[in-house]
Amino acid sequence: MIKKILVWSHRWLTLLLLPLFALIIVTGAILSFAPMIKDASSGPEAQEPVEVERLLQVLARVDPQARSRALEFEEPGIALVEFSRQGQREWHAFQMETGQRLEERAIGADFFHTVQHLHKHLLLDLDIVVDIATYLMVLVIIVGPLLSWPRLRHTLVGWHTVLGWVGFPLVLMVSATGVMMALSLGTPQFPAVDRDQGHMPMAQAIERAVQEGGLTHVRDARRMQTAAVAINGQAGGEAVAFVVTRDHVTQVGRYPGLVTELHEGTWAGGWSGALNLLASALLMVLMLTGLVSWGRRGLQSRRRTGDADADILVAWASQTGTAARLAQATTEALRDGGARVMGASLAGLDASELKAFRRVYLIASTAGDGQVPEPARSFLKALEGANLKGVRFAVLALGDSSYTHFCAGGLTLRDALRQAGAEECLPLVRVDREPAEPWTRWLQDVGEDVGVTPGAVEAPRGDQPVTLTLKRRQQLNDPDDPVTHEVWSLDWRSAEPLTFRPGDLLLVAPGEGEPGRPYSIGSSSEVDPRRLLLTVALTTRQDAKGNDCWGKASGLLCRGLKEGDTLDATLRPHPDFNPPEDPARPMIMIAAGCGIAPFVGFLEEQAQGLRSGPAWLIFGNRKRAGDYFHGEQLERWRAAGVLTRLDTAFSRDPDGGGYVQDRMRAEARTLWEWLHARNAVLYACGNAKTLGEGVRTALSEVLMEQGGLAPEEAQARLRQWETEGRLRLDLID
Ligand SMILES: Cc1cc2nc3c(=O)[nH]c(=O)nc-3n(C[C@H](O)[C@H](O)[C@H](O)COP(=O)(O)O)c2cc1C
Repeated sequence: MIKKILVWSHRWLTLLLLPLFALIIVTGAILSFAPMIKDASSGPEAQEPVEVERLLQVLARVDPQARSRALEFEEPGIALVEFSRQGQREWHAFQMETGQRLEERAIGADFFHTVQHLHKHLLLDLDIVVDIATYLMVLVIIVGPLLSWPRLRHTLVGWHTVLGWVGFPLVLMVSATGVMMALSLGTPQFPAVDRDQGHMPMAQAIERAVQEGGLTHVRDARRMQTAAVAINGQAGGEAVAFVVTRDHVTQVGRYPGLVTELHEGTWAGGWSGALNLLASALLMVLMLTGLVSWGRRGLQSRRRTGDADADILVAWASQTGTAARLAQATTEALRDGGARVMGASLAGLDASELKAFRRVYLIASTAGDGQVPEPARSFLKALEGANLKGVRFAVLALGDSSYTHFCAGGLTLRDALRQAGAEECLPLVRVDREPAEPWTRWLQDVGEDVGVTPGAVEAPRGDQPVTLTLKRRQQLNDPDDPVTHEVWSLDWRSAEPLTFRPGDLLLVAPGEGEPGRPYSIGSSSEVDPRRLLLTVALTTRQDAKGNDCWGKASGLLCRGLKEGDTLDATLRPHPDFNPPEDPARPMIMIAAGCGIAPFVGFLEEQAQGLRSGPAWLIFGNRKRAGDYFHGEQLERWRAAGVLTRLDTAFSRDPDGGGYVQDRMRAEARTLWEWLHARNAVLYACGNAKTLGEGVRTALSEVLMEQGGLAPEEAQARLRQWETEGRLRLDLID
């Protein structure tokens, strides 16, 4: 809670006061040049203060009209006097002995005077505004280091944090001294100056300090607020400072005092000015890096595919990508027709977001045994307490009538939306297997409902029938170890060249008219268009009599077929689970057990040089000796550098190191760096309940620990990453 308030104040105060902060910082930066220029253009400062008598003679000679505003001394015997002439200010240098003016030494001060006026009063006597802005700036600066530890990361936020920490003393010094000046803390105290008393001549002020304060020598003097003069000098051999008005001669500690000198960068001449310039530059960089990274994050969290001002939402709930592709095609077609459309997976949507749209069109498939696809399950849960009154929606439900619960996923979502108060604007359409035709008809109805004619967009590339011959089948687990699950590697050949990527699916129907079960493909047609590799676990269940029997499809693949047999199956693209589109983008693969299936193909592409980005695999199973699937190959790839990193966890080994999620926690820092700073894509493949939940929990812990996010922020970030495709989960029940 406290952290939230701190973060809030750090960001919002900066944003609200951005113009003021920028003005104060930029003018401050300009002003810090004044001591540097003066230092560069003047000679060495006089070591000894000048005797009063001598000074008064000089003043009588060079300033007969008593217009000087300030004076200082330089070696050898040079007096610098600031004059105000017709509103213009400038410094002149005089030879003290002769009173002769050194023409070449004039330094304009007027520009700095105007900038100072802007810095202190905004040119309008708005001192109070500047004062408040300065207090708040100090608050923002102090809060900064409380928000996160400095860690070297090559990101905008990383630099912001490190610079904030390193530069903290410096930026705090310039801003806190500004506050102290505004509050008159640590600055010389003297009676209020009556401005109406008019101009106080410099010579007269010095004479009064001589009479009433015993002033004998002067180091420098300057007019302040017209009616007063501040003098630094000596009395009775001691350093003294006086503020002189017509009524009072007040002795003060030192003028203008360390606080002001620190703020103005004059305590050590040009060097201190340079230090202040550095402080201003740091403040500016901190403000910019903070705002840009914040703005970027804000944009990303809203990013979906689509128009910024969309009033139509096309959402999808997809297990193997068909619904997602159809939804994208729908988005495109409606946009071609002139509608403003956003496309988004239910995985990345908050239920309440639906209210922002005039219409919501949902394409939903069915997974498992009549379930809603895994990525849409948290959305379905969130619908329970939601109030979606006023939302108008329609559903296209994908399914396969050979399953018991035909189109149950779409129906469940439809019912939950209605339950939450949303209203159906078109009747639900059920699709039995091949969706191209029913989708095209549905799209026309949707167009009519929206009031546009959809563009001619082709139905996305769909399933493709293939005939494969089993070339080789090899058991991957140790058959003598009952703790391990029976898993086989199946190496197929196709007579025809095929087009597919690793992560695409092969749907295998165990019998005539039976629905196909999806298996992840672990090879790439870009490496060999005729070879297809599967990693298949034999599933077992109990029949009505309580006897163990094999799953139909896996039984056929692992036991039924013999090498040399052929199989008719269906190839289904699954682009959400293909290797990153950008071959240089780093990828992290997390696999439990049979979940290694697609990644063998990812790494095959990597080994062939089709990818250049780093690759990191975290593999978990029960026993290294019994079920390290493709272990030898993986170790070879690691040795050859195909795998940048390989981490394993074997839960039943005495020193196995638990589960993949434990490896993720142990490597939290590296994971965060890959994901956050290096923009890696994280793929996880395995069982929805065990691996899915474990990976999500571990990732949100990494985000909280390494990214400093609150629990709900971490959840939101994971959803955002799923939407962006930075986090891709292929989970099966
Ligand atoms: C493992 C699996 C289970 C399925 N279960 C059902 C089901 O219970 N009822 C149904 O109507 N369709 C079922 N289907 C069919 C899918 O809903 C259908 O193939 C859909 O087009 C897939 O869309 P998606 O790729 O967007 O997930 C199942 C498909 C698979 C691969």
